[in-house]
Amino acid sequence: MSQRTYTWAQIEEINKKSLDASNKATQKPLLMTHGSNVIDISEFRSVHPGGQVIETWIGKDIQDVFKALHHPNTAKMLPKYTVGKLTGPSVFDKNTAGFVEECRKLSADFERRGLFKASLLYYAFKVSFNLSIWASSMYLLTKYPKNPAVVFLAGWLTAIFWQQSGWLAHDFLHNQVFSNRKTSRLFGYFVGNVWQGFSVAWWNNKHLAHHAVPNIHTEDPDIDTFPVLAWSDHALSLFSDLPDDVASRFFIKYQKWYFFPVLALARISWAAQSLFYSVPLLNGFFWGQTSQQIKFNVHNHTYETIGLVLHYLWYFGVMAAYLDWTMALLYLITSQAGCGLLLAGVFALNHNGMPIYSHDEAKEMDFFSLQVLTGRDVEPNLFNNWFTGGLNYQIEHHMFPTLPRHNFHHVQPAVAKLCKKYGVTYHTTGFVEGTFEVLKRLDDVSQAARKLHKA
Ligand code: HEM
Repeated sequence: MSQRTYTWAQIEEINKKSLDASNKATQKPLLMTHGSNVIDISEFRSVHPGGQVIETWIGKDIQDVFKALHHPNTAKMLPKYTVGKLTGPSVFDKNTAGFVEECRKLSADFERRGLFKASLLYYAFKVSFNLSIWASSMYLLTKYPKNPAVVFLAGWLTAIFWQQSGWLAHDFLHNQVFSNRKTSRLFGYFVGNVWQGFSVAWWNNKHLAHHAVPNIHTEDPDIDTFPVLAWSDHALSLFSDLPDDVASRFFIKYQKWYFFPVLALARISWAAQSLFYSVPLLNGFFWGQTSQQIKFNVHNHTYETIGLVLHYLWYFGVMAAYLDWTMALLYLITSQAGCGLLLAGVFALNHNGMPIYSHDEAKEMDFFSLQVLTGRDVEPNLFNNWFTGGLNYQIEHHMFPTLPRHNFHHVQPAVAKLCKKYGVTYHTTGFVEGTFEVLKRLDDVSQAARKLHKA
């Protein structure tokens, strides 16, 4: 049977008509392309295992985002949703076809060289080293429970342990270590839920959506921090919608001054969000998802719940058994605030202060250009690589999310060279300079908000 053919202009027109329908059930068809195949996701989007993020790529070519975020076998499902063939150029051809083609060749070359294969020895060392940080913290706490300086130090060691657990869970859940998804998740539950106290389901849904649409206003959950922090002029459109909101006016004007105190609260906020998201009773109450949605979004309630219970048992158990309430408070504040600063300080460096695009601005951007333009690399050295869990190679990580962190330094020169060849801005900076760039962006947005307020 011959398939229907579509030009890019037809795809855009069809999608526009469908999306104009107010009722979601009647928004049909919703088209995207995978190379020359045209795919309709209108039936599939509500049961997509990766969630609603699939909708952010309607009207785009999904070849590269699909490869980055799925198991290779998932491609076998695509024919089921294919409704026709694309004739003529795709939206990207006129802009960055050469760059995209060479990025794909690079990926194939890395694969041939075995760079996507993790060294289990490296990860065994990382896990053991991290465990030794936790053991040191627990030893100090239980041996000198009345000494405030030692309890303070133990709090910081716990903060470092949590930060490093965050990087490890990140690698497992990006399937960098094991290609088997079940094994990756199991390690994710252990390191993420039990050690770190974060929910795998909450983190996965948020983080992978960020990977699909980094720094895209209203789509990337990581920059959805308004009114506490506003990252771009786009966010000011939300600000001007709230002309009489005294609190958001105050927040936005002084944001560079309270940036670090906010980071110190980040871990508490993430731990609370994890609980609200993964524990069905709390989710229904605080997050407002229906039991059907919870069932769908939280992959394994039993593992999530057991993991979090074990986490709080060890954390509060050691405080209850060894510390009086003043020392317990000191340990609690140091570990929570310390970890917030250590984790969020690195997150901010990864993308904050880099360009932010609206959905329309990003419409014609290919996957690779979007990842490069919105990411910031931080100069590699022994400390930066360890402290950031390899995320200082943010651009390379976003282009190839399943690449194990110990191989980033092998691929970085080729990526930088390719970006230079095609004039795609590739930004690398030092740790301190990067932090100042973040603060400068906060200040720029504050200044713009002040002008808007006066106008
Ligand atoms: C017709 C197109 C698509 C199909 C058939 C499809 C199918 C699937 C399937 C079967 C899974 C679970 C197995 C796996 O992880 O590979 C999945 C997960 C996922 N998908 Fe898709 N998908 C499609 C398009 C997309 C698009 C366009 C995006 C991004 C914009 C996306 C983002 C995700 C994410 C983030 C996950 C979660 C992966 C994880 O937990 O490791 N998918 N998808």
